Amino acid sequence: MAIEGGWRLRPRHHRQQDGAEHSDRRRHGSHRLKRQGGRGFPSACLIEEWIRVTSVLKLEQVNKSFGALRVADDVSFDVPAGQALGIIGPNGAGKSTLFNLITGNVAVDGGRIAFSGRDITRTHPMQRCLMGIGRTFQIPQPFEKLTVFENLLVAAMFGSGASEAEAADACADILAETGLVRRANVPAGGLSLLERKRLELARALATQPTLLLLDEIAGGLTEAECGQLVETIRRVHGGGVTIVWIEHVLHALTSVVDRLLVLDFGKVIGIGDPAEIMESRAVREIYLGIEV
Ligand SMILES: Nc1ncnc2c1ncn2[C@@H]1O[C@H](COP(=O)(O)OP(=O)(O)OP(=O)(O)O)[C@@H](O)[C@H]1O
Repeated sequence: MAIEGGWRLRPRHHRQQDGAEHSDRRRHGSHRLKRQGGRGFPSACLIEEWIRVTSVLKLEQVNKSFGALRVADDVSFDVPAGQALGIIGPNGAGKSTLFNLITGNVAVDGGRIAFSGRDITRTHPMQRCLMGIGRTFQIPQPFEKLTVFENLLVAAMFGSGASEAEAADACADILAETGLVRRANVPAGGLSLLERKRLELARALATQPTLLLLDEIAGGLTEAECGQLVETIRRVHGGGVTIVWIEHVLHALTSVVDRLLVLDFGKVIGIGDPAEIMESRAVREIYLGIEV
């Protein structure tokens, strides 16, 4: 399937419990409100269905503590299909933990997490990945002895359920998209920092996500390297992938995201238009440490 900006991704097919195959992209991407019986307005249940399918990620009053430390404090927000949400906040605010809660690597103490309208609060992390939640980690940990291409194959086969032949095709596209073609046969252990970051993104893309969680993917890169990575993320987003991006490199983040969420001591203290959020008193006082 060809998508705007040169990014190519095949429709994601996976099996429901009854064995029927379906495409997440078809479910997320092209829902339209239909008018019923010639009347001017869609029915309430159609509106409900529309809201359900267009909210790719929804957190409701999610709580998590490590001992006495509250790292998610009644966190609620949602991300509509095709949007890019940036997450900022001071070190230790609970940003990476939030990703771990969304992917199921850490269990919630309370609250509810839904993905494409389905409650995934207690779903196994592997299953969440197969459903279409892909992520990068702050510290890339590829299989060091496997080549770049082999790393992608593993991600594609186990993360999207693709056959080896399908996975190989998709991985060739992803190598090109992430600028790793020339490094395809190099063991991951021999990559530079930028290449490791690219591989981290490529591995997440190989799982064919409809929701992509990026954890500080631009950290430690030079300005030029950061620019290249941002271009790739823009193309992926332009191809219809919903993105949630934690980042300290604010100019990179705000050049991509539609909305910005600020987390402090596990609490959402602001969410909205990036420019307005960056100018807000709360951000300047709490995040940037500027007295206003
Ligand atoms: N498994 C764990 N057990 C105990 N404490 C943890 C665990 N994981 C994270 N923490 C603590 O929870 C707090 C939030 O950590 P987290 O990594 O989510 O913050 P962060 O906002 O991503 O920070 P940074 O910007 O530095 O990456 C920190 O104080 C951290 O030490």
